[in-house]
Amino acid sequence: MAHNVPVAAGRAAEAVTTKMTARDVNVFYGAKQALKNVSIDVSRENVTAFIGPSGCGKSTFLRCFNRMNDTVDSAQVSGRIQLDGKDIYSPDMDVVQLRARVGMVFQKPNPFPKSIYENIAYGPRIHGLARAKPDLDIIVESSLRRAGLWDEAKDRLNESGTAMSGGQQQRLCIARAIAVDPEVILMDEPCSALDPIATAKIEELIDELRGKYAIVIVTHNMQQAARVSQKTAFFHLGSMVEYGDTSMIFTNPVQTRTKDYITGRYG
Ligand SMILES: Nc1ncnc2c1ncn2[C@@H]1O[C@H](COP(=O)(O)OP(=O)(O)OP(=O)(O)O)[C@@H](O)[C@H]1O
Repeated sequence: MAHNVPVAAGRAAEAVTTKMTARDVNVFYGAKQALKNVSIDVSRENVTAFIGPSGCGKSTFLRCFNRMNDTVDSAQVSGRIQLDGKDIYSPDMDVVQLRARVGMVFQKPNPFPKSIYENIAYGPRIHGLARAKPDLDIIVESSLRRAGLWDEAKDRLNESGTAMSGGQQQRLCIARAIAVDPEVILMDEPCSALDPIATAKIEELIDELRGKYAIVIVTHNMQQAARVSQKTAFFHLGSMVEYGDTSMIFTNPVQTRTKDYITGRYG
């Protein structure tokens, strides 16, 4: 069950819906500890950004939220991660269903080598969300519309997704995630392979999707974190050093390490 908690002090009390919680999460790759005792709540109303220098564990933590680290043989995850109060690491959790509920968009756009239509239709079909072609047509159109891609894609639905520009491919991947009706979307540096115009479009899209899905974004780009997120977590050497309202993290951080990072002293 989702539960409502008040927003931290400093803003008018506004109910937020906690979608996912992480408690005391540790991750090891073999003997090397990549994440140390990290706890956080992720809400639907706020975009949450993970920032920090290279290798600090941002992607490792993000991948815990839909058990993507299961695919890494050496990775050992401990602690508790819940989606709507249910432990996603419990033995009865269906990982395929989980990854539909908690979708992921990667650094490099990775459309299937299939038509634009099929890129979107594939997930709903295998998850049984559509019985017949007209139902799929509706899902394809609404997903592409939500991802801000319909006008560019509607006359080329049978062309290959891989023939689109990089920015369009990334919006296609977001549409593909949306098509299976997720509750959470994880984005791992979704703009790092894109030019500034395509990046701006993805950032606008994130803003439009806010509130419809809980969104967590890993980014190297601090301006991007400041532009798209309402909550920011700063990581360093596997620990979450500071977490709070994005405006506070960027203007008045409590920890010296956060201040040093955002003022460019290291990174
Ligand atoms: N599959 C893996 N096997 C072994 N070690 C790994 C693996 N993936 C990540 N690591 C290590 O875990 C630590 C955290 O890596 P992670 O990719 O989570 O950091 P990050 O903050 O996302 O970095 P970047 O911004 O460079 O992507 C690093 O020391 C990295 O070398």
